[in-house]
Amino acid sequence: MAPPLRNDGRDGNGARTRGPSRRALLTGVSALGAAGALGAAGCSRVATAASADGGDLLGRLRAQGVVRLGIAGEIPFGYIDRDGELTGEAPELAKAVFKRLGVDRVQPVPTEFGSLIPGLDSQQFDVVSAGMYINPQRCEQVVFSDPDYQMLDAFVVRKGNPKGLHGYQDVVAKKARFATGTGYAEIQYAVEAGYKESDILIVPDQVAGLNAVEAGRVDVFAGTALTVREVVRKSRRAESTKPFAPLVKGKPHVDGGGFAFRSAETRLRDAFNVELRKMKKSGELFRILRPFGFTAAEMTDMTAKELCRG
Ligand SMILES: CC1=N[C@H](C(=O)O)[C@@H](O)CN1
Repeated sequence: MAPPLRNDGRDGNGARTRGPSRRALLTGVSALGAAGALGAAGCSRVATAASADGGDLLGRLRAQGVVRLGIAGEIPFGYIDRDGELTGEAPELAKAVFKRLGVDRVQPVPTEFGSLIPGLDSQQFDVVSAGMYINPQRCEQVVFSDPDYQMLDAFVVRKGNPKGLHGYQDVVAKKARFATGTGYAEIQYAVEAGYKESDILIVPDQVAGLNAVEAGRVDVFAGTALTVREVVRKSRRAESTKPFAPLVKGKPHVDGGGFAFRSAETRLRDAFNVELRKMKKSGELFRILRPFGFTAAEMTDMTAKELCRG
């Protein structure tokens, strides 16, 4: 099993862990292959302790000196780069927040996006650190930090956007073949626009989505605007549409993404929020997110409470 990562930008063997390496941002390695190795055997020891902490997860994490982060191999949100380093906007922010909370090391647990909440529930990791959008359905299952960013959606389409797809309504009107990722909020946006859920091609991640578009198996793959921009970067056959706001209850909706904790862990979530707010105010949060492609316009004052209401 890989050594736990430290907060000082080095892993247990001293390899660099901080910040996106340029190579990682350009290439991006799907972390899914590592899921079994990191998710099962090595983590069960920690998971056993989880049931015996008397509700003081932060105390246990401080004593252990390590927090396990669920990630979904999605650039720029949370991923393992080509050098085997954990990075992404959410893990880098989590490293900084947990350091302030007295937990010095983070350990990645890669899985598919659709397995993040089940993995959190079943103690595979302590926090979902994958830039997950905060919405009413998810708020019934987990508790969220306040969002650290806001975001629009975009589509991966073939070069030249031959079907003229600029939003979910176009996908329905033009009878386009639609794909998105497992567990993605974009499934609901397509369904709300009138797309039949059973007709959606669900793929493991954005790289599989790009492949499906390039191979002509679908006309469009939907994801966050930043995910789409990153994944098409090196493609000669596909491009990103302009970012757009999906319609929720008939109105343009801006998403906010944050960190998810098990429902009982409100104390940890609250402590996390206190540090997050200080970092927003000081500008440190934006300094951490900017290298991953986030702009000042994507910083947000929205709260999890508002987003959970829908
Ligand atoms: C960062 C991210 N957010 C969306 C979601 O939360 O469903 C999906 O697009 C998957 N990736």
